[in-house]
Amino acid sequence: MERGYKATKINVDKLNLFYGDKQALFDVSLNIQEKEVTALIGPSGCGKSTFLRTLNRMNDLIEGVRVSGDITVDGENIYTSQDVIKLRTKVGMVFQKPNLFPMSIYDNVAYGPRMQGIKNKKVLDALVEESLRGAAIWDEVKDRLKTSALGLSGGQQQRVCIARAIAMKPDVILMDEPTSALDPISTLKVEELISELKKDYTIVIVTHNMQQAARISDKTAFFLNGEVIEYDETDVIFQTPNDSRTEDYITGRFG
Ligand SMILES: Nc1ncnc2c1ncn2[C@@H]1O[C@H](COP(=O)(O)OP(=O)(O)OP(=O)(O)O)[C@@H](O)[C@H]1O
Repeated sequence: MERGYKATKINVDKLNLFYGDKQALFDVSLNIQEKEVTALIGPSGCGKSTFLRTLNRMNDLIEGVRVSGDITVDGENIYTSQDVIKLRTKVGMVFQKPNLFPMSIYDNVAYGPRMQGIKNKKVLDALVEESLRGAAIWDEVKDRLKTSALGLSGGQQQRVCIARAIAMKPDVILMDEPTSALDPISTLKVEELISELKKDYTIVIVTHNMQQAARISDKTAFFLNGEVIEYDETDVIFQTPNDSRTEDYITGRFG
């Protein structure tokens, strides 16, 4: 794997997060490099999704959530800046289950750009095509763009979700177990797509699948009970981890 110099895209410094009285993240500090895939692994309930959601302030939508510490994206503190809409445009998200709207494939992908005020049909057509191509699904759907997106297979729907995220022209794409609801062939397609997307985007992915983390990520962070135990090059985490708890987890001794 290439080891060239990459700039920091997201810097997380001593992040703590509380759901009411319950602390879910403890002093998490991570430096996420641009145009890399960073995988978040760890047993159920260790805070991976919570951490992922702090990166575009999705936890703000949950009542009683309190955050301390700093997160910067491109050097800008995302919790002191007021513009959450702009943040969520820059830092897009793909969820565990495909969550397309009950409308056509075209309208799903055009939805965000239309909300941003883009009305010109030619511009939208081009953006929809470019986004679907970027998500490696264009050839499969180009003749049925006006049919319901919900008629697609789960794997196809997930790639349309990725196209919908790309259409907003984000810099960062957060993915929360994007293949856990997919069959092995669709999973492979999405994995290939992620490897392709990192040429243009910074990707942070939560996965329960160790092989997947090892296959597609450059860096891996191992979470346990809300703390980052170890964060390093993926090869190091999987081949020569420094902490015995990381080793126990990746060799399947718990979790
Ligand atoms: N909305 C919420 N309100 C209260 N507690 C929550 C909420 N969401 C998550 N938690 C708690 O925070 C902790 C971390 O949960 P989180 O979902 O981030 O873990 P995870 O590592 O992503 O788990 P999984 O792999 O099962 O998805 C857990 O103890 C969970 O119960």
